[in-house]
Amino acid sequence: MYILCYLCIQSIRYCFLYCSRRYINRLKENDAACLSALQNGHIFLFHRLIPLLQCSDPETFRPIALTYSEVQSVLHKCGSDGSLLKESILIGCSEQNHAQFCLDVGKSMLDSFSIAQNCKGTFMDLRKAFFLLEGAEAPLVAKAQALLQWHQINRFCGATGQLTQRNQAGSQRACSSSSIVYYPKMSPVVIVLVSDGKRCLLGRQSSFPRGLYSALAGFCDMGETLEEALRREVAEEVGLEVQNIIYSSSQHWPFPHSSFMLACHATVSPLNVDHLELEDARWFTEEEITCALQVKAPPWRDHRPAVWLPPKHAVAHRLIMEWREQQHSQDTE
Ligand SMILES: NC(=O)C1=CN([C@@H]2O[C@H](COP(=O)(O)OP(=O)(O)OC[C@H]3O[C@@H](n4cnc5c(N)ncnc54)[C@H](OP(=O)(O)O)[C@@H]3O)[C@@H](O)[C@H]2O)C=CC1
Ligand SMILES: [Mg+2]
Repeated sequence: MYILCYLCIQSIRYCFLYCSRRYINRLKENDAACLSALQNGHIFLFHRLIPLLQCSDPETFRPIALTYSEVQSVLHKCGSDGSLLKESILIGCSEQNHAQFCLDVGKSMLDSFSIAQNCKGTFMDLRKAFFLLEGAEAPLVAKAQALLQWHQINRFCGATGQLTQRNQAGSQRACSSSSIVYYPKMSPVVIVLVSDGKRCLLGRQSSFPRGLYSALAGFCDMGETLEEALRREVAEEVGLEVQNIIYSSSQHWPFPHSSFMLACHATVSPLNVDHLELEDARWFTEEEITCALQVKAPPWRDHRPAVWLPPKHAVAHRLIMEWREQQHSQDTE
């Protein structure tokens, strides 16, 4: 009975995902369908790339999903004619089958305070918000911000210098003179949690908030494979040669520009930290990791603990959790 229910739920989920992906694809290809979906969809507002959020309790924030007419009314109240709404960008589809869009109202010189007040929300920097957003909402807000940023910095064709035109969904920009079509880009980054069997290796850059340690990461060079980039980055940053590379998962990471994080585990031999690349890198025991994971420490608080780790939405966090589980299963074998 339990298995039957589970299979039923899984097939409904699959059906939903399949339909929503097809729907999104259709909206990307059909400007008129996308415009009509916008009028019936949900819109998330940003002001100069800062998302509008609502506080549900002191520790949790959620993005505010507004309808087309709600945004129109807010824009009118703040002195705009609402034509800006057409600049909304498609970001996804909700479980209720509403198309989801994002819109940056910063361009219109509208006052962010009065918009936030009218929407009963607050504009909060994504680096702070990332720690406070729940579940699937963090990646959605990150994707929205990344797409808005991509449009802002890709207004001109690299070949002709002319203005590029976006499609209604905002999934591409094209130059009418050169016929070049530009698509949103992510830079591939390899991120690895290195282990010596008993301890895992975490490092910090001097630009990190005090006490934050994370898995080693680096941009892939042109022509490199994932494995080559991983071996090079670890050798450059801590002077180690890695073996047993095991792929874990991937994620889109919006900071500072869009990266495509490819996360792996690997094992090694002795450390030799390059202090130009990293401020520090050290081995952490399972007990130290367990202790650091208990710290609920957003980086803007004054009394920061000695060591804390990336938030649960970061793939580095996932690598650390996987490593800890692996240690547990080795201990119980
Ligand atoms: N999601 C997660 O869990 C984590 C994500 N990250 C992310 O991983 C990314 C890479 O980590 P980081 O250690 O900084 O990388 P690197 O170790 O590669 O160092 C960054 C330097 O690489 C050079 N570089 C080469 N290619 C690029 C490119 N396409 N874009 C920008 N810089 C490039 C730049 O140097 P120069 O300016 O000298 O050319 C830059 O200063 C960062 O965006 C970081 O936010 C990091 C840790 C955890
Ligand atoms: Mg690095």
